Amino acid sequence: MSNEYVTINDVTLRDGMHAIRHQYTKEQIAEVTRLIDASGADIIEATHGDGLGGSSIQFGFSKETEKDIITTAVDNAKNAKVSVLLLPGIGTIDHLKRANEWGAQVVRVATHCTEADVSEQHIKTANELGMETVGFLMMAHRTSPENLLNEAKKMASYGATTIYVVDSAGALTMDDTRRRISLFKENLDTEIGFHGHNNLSLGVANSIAAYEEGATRIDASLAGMGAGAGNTATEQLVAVLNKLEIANGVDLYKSMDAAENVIKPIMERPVQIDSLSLTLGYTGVYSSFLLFAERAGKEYGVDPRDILVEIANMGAVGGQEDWIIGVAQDLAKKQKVYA
Ligand SMILES: C[C@H](O)CC(=O)C(=O)O
Ligand SMILES: [Mn+2]
Repeated sequence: MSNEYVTINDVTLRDGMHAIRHQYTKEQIAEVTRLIDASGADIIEATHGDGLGGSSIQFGFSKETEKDIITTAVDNAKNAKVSVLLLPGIGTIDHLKRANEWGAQVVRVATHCTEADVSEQHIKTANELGMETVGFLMMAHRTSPENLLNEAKKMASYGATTIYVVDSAGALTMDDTRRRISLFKENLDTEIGFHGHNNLSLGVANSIAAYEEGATRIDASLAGMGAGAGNTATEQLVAVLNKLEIANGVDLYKSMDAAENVIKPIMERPVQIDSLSLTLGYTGVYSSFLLFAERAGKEYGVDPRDILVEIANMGAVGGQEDWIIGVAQDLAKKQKVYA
């Protein structure tokens, strides 16, 4: 195994938004940015959980404005670059231009794993703006490694300089991860990244497997603060990287302290593997559906795991959060009929 430096892209302030219904305050964003920056992470992502333009009735309104979220992160990051997430269709070129004006240096253009075509305009514009441009192929378990590579090649041809395998549902096994990353490594000239969710308890293991196959950018968040059972926890990842003597810039104690003393107290619902988040990974459902399914289960008196199973059968992808209520209503009706 080579000992290439691994770039840590911290997503506490973006994926972590899902875990608290996008309610970070400006003060929290400032403090968390300072802590992540001081711990040595290379890139700090800050936006609504669903990226630029995500604050809406469909995904939930964020507490702070997009401008405040981004500028607060930019103002408090002394060393790290600030990245934003953009899902074409939710975020627009105008959102991207504004984020750039507010100081974001990196954009991660995210599409469903079979929909890279929709990223062309956004990736090209980001490059014209002089931003570092990353392609982010979500729900990577939902297509074959070969198809995923074809989609990655499209993003590379548009100008993305890093392409991510994104395990949005925390559903990839280590072999699944290895097959996807190794194909990328053999066939792409770009840098390769991996974004994991811990629903099957494989966040760190998959991240290390990804590194071993050639990924040099890994996403992580303090205390795993993120959708579902959370992301790969920074402090856990760094402990393993250090034991494996893999070069990285993050201070272990600083990340541990920030996770314990600052992030865990912010959590409304513990970010952990429980029956519901485990079901996400087991059935392959988008991690950010967790709170929606939990709420709908309570409201309609049905088991939220049954909602997720049905959502998985229907093949829902990110952006189809509104299906959850319909599924809960149907399950509730069936329960009455058969009672
Ligand atoms: C919009 C999603 O939360 C992006 C992401 O982090 C994922 O797919 O995972
Ligand atoms: Mn995620």
